[in-house]
Amino acid sequence: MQWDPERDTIYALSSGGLPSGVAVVRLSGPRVRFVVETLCGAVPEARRTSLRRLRDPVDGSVLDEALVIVFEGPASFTGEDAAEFHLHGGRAVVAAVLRVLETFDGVAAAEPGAFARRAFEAGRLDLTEVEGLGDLVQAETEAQRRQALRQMGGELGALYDHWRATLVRCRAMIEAELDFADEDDVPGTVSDSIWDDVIRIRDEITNHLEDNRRGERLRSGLQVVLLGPPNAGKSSLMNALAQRDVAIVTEEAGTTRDLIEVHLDLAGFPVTLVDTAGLRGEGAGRVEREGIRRALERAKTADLVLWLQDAREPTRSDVPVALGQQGVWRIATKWDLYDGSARTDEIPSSVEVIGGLDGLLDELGRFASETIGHAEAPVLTRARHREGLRRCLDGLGRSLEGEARGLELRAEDLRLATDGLSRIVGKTDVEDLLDVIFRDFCIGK
Ligand SMILES: Nc1nc2c(ncn2[C@@H]2O[C@H](COP(=O)(O)OP(=O)(O)OP(=O)(O)O)[C@@H](O)[C@H]2O)c(=O)[nH]1
Repeated sequence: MQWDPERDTIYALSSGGLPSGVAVVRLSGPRVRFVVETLCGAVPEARRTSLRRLRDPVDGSVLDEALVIVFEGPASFTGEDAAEFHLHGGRAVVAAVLRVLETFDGVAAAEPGAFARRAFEAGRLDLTEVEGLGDLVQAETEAQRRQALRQMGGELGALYDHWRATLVRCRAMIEAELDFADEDDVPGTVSDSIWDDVIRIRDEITNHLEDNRRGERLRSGLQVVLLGPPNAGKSSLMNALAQRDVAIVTEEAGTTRDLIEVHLDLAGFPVTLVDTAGLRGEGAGRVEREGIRRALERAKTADLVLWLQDAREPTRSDVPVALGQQGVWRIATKWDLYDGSARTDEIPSSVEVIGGLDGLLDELGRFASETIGHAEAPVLTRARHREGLRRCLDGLGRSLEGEARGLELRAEDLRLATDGLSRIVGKTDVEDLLDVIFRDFCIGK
């Protein structure tokens, strides 16, 4: 995006809820210097923190005494001129400053994500880095924070860029061979050398996709669903794990009707625990039946099902076959009431056996760590990435399908493959292709 003097200068309260010790109001756009000069009397030296009185331009009254930092574009987050006012975090202070900012021509309140969007448009961040930044702000656990920071730091984007650049170069070789095969400086079989690279990238992307959805799981949290017959003690276990009364517990079968969620941080990994309506075929009213449908639906997409059953039940209850491929842990409840009486089959593993509640929490933490793990290589974190990579693989697969299809078609396949990667990082590759052609083949000499 070129420098556009007509573009709105945007502002927003960038720090959290008020009141707070300090509140940061951020500005970006062509009128930043004018706004700062108007409020502070002069524009402080760039990138230095300066204590200034901010004054209402109408009557000269002091709005606040604030730390002011000015960043000159393009060396700023957004690539434009930008500034931050570190105000005292009172509601009236912030309201007064925002009210004054609103009165400037060409200055408007920022839409959500507008600063990051400008950073992307200015080429300061690619799309994966923008997403990483969004994830970092949302991160609730250590593992999420680490993953987001890596993505924001550009690891994932760099990996895709590397594949992309190689494919662009491969395509440039084909294009050159097609267009300039009779010229001396382009050997006639130059494109033959590219297919090893294409095969290597295809294999690397295939490996990258076989990641057990680790990054996506870490972003959204592992889904653990509590399932079992009515009265098995699901809500009690949920409350115990969450260490607060999230779900209503009564002696009455069929108490829980809807899905109830809590978010836990287990060993740094995010886990969403879902309490559900007890499963029973008979005696359930309409509301309860709907609750059971939702319970099964949710369990199907869970990463883990905790199947609860009263330890005193004489037989193991059947886990519904409708569940997917995910793990199911059987947990016997009300162990304290079990008198050791004869059973028709083995006693299901119980919370007591695995060391009570703490043991269960440890096991869940271990499960989360094994499922999500600590990745060495950068991992994809969104279905969007997966889709772009699949699109790329499709193109690579076709391009490798044999020479019979002709170089033109194979080049087009490579273009579609590169396009899949370009979409992920938010870049188009026409310019890149021209760059490579012009640089490597000296066309027009
Ligand atoms: N003694 C004992 N009672 C328990 C235990 N766990 C749950 N209960 C009791 O069993 C009854 C049912 O517990 P809930 O947690 O509501 O069971 P639920 O599986 O959520 O039940 P629904 O909502 O009907 O599906 C309540 O009276 C609990 O106090 C336990 O470990 N020991």
